[in-house]
Amino acid sequence: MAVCTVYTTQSLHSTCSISTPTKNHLGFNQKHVVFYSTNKKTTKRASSAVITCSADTQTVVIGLAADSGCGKSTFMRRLTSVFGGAAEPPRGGNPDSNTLISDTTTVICLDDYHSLDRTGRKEKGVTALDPRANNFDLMYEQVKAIKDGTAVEKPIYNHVTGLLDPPELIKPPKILVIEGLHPMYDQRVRDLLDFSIYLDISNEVKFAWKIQRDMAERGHSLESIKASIEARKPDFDAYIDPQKQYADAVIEVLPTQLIPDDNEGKVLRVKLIMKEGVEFFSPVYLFDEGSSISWIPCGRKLTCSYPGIKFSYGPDAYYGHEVSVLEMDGQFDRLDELIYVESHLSNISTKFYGEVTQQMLKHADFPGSNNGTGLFQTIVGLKIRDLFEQIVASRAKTPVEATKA
Ligand SMILES: Nc1ncnc2c1ncn2[C@@H]1O[C@H](COP(=O)(O)OP(=O)(O)OP(=O)(O)O)[C@@H](O)[C@H]1O
Ligand SMILES: O=C(CO)[C@H](O)[C@H](O)COP(=O)(O)O
Repeated sequence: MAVCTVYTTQSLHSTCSISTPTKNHLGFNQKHVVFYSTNKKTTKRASSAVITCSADTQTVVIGLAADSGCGKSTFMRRLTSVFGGAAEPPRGGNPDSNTLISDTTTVICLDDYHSLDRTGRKEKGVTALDPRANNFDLMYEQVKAIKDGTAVEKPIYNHVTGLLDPPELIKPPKILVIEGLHPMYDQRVRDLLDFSIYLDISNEVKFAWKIQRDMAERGHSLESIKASIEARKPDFDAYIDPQKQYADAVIEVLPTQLIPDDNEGKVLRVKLIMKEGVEFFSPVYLFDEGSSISWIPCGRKLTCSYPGIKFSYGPDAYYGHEVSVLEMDGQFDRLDELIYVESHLSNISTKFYGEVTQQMLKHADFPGSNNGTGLFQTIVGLKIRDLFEQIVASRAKTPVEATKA
């Protein structure tokens, strides 16, 4: 039986079928068709063969940007938990791999695209935040290949040795998350993202978190932590921070306004800034969509100790974009009572009543579970699940016609 060559605008792992009577007319079936993935829109129609492809398995790509030590790993753990199943490094691979794989998601760390290793950066006098220390061409090619359904050999940056290790194989998952310093820096990579998030941690809070982790857990001195933050700041301001203008959702973490002149950084004011008009994403709202609301939920149904909890919600502008902003200042005393807050939020994309509260209780030991960082990370995780499901459903609804060469 002859093999039929079909060019399709869909990825190679699209699900395709040949519609009858075409199948009878041409005398071949699915097994005898070779698909070539191409984006050529000019493919000639040489016969009337109609191949229907539904790209239900095409990879959805999510970008998560933040500086180091700003909660990316914690957010990723919350996100993968929403999809169920544990995320683990590639089995039998490099023990220092930065990749985490679960049934639905693969999270790759963009540190793996450092083109200069630790020594190289030192010799050239550049930080890891500097675009010159990163290979954006390779990042683009590989993210695009994965999105198009092709496995890649991705490099590994080894944070233990500071060297570039031999590459690891990354197969196309249902959802690819690219997390790190620069997911939205290069326009080519940015254009591949189906949704993007920026974790915007204010300097005061970043400093408090760094001290907590690097002093307590890694034995660094206060001076060395200060020096490291100062050394990174110019490049952070030049190359990392500007990416937030492109994000579909920003989680901004600020010191509380409930305690005058607070400098402890323990109680946080957290904003969830959500762009309007993003396909497959409808911003969360409190009470009434589009109104400006201020809400103190403390009382009979929510236990609050000093300094209490305050929510705000309303429309705003962010880098010239229309956005909705949900804000929480303060912290929860009892996570099981979070259901009271959850029941007043709409568009949170839960599959059952209380799912946010259940997720928060499940990960009560994660940093930020008692405040807006954990709450908003969990909600964004649910919104990403919803976005993914909507993308898959929309692709299934719009079968693609491919032509026989
Ligand atoms: N929401 C939070 N509330 C309080 N502390 C937090 C929060 N998120 C993160 N931290 C602190 O910051 C540290 C770093 O968090 P995490 O490992 O998630 O960040 P990261 O961006 O992945 O860091 P890196 O890029 O350096 O690996 C945590 O160990 C914790 O001390
Ligand atoms: O900003 C960073 C992102 O995680 C790291 O500092 C960068 O990747 C360099 O790593 P290391 O400090 O281990 O050499």
